[in-house]
Amino acid sequence: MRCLRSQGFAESGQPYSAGSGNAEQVAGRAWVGRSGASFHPGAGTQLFVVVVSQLLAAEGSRAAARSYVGQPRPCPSGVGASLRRRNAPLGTAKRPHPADYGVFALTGPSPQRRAAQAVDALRHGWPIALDGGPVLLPAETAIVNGATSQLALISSARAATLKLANQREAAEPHAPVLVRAAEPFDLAAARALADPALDLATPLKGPFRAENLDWAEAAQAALALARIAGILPAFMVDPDNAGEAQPFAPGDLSALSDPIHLTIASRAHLPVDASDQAEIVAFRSIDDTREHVALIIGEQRSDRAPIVRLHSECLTGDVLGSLKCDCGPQLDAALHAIAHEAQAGGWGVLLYLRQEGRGIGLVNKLRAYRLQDDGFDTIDANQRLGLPDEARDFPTAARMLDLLGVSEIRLMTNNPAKVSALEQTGVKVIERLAHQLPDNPHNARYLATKRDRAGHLLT
Ligand SMILES: Nc1nc2c(ncn2[C@@H]2O[C@H](COP(=O)(O)OP(=O)(O)OP(=O)(O)O)[C@@H](O)[C@H]2O)c(=O)[nH]1
Ligand SMILES: [Zn+2]
Repeated sequence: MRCLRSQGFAESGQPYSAGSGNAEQVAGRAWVGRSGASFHPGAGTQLFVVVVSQLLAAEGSRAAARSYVGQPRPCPSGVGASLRRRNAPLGTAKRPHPADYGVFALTGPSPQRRAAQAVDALRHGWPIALDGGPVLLPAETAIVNGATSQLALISSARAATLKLANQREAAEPHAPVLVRAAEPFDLAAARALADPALDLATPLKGPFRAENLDWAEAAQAALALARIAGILPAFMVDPDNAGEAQPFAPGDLSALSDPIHLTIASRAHLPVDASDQAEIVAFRSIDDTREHVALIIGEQRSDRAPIVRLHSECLTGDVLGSLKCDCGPQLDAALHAIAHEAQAGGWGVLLYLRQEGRGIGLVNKLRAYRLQDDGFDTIDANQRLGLPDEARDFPTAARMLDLLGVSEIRLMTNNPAKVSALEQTGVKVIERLAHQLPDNPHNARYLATKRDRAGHLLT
């Protein structure tokens, strides 16, 4: 006779916590379940206990929300006879089951949830199922073996590189393009199509044909979702053997860009090199894993507008001292300028926004750097990847200022687009303060491109 503790007889308390009467999440001779009565299937029967993740989450379980598999253990003789009568035999267990086997949502997921799960799916290499469109498998991250598809979805800019743009009328640089190849795409072919870094290694692609796309809005949303996930914007379309797809509707995207759920999560005194009178404030949103911070220097007062600097994350410049951009010196100079203002009786705020690479993410920024090594400028490199050259969301910055009680600012920037983006969200920019620093041989072209092609006010 074998026995298992039954999930069905769960009582109150933390599932999977240590201690007698609670379950163990181990293989071997372990048993699985929570404190409660036992039941007794037939001798030698293997049982697999599936835990409903949502139930665990709702109960605040400390365990990871996933399925657990139970192994039988010897049962003391004589116990469980009455329970045996109450419990039908569970039969022979089958495996493997997917991690979410046995989990059923009682109501449909919210747009926020679908959007977050879709981003997560793309990062994991899982497909998404577009509402009003096909299943899309992300070319960069997919891990399934043997997926093939007749069609691939790429950006218009990437299509232009592949000499496909003249086959379609739309000149919109970020409009998606549906591509058919002579042979079906496998993953390697889809990746070669997606990644400009592979253009030299696999120069002979195609022949391809651009096809009519009658689910353009959904396709556009999928490319934007890939950008948010920080992966290459390219998909295999309706592939065979793609695996279980995550539902996603184009309208869910707005849930990712609306900063309404951003709140102040924590604040503390943080002496920094520029000033020992600084306070750091951390912001977090349930809709987004990125945690932004503000550094307030000086005494906040309502009769004097603060100097504000919006600094977008640049790991290479801020942390490693990269000479390719002006971010590191700008960050340092902004903190010192705000500290100087505080010494003169004013105050200021530096917003550190986790929007690396102007919103395309670190890996895609480094892909752009690689293209810059080949001679492309900062704007063309982004576009060649099929990504916008500006993808930051300034409403997040406006919401941070609002949460700090700041409505009028003196903004340190050379970028007029930052001024207008903030003003569109209701922040009054009463003054723009130039924030230009000396160039160096490595960033001179970058700064000239910002001036000549992006309209930055640089001399
Ligand atoms: N995609 C991409 N991002 C870059 C490149 N160089 C720097 N960045 C990113 O650009 C952002 C820096 O922008 P900021 O200095 O905050 O703003 P700005 O638009 O240049 O305007 P200013 O306020 O005048 O400095 C950071 O997120 C960097 O990671 C590049 O070549 N490609
Ligand atoms: Zn930088």
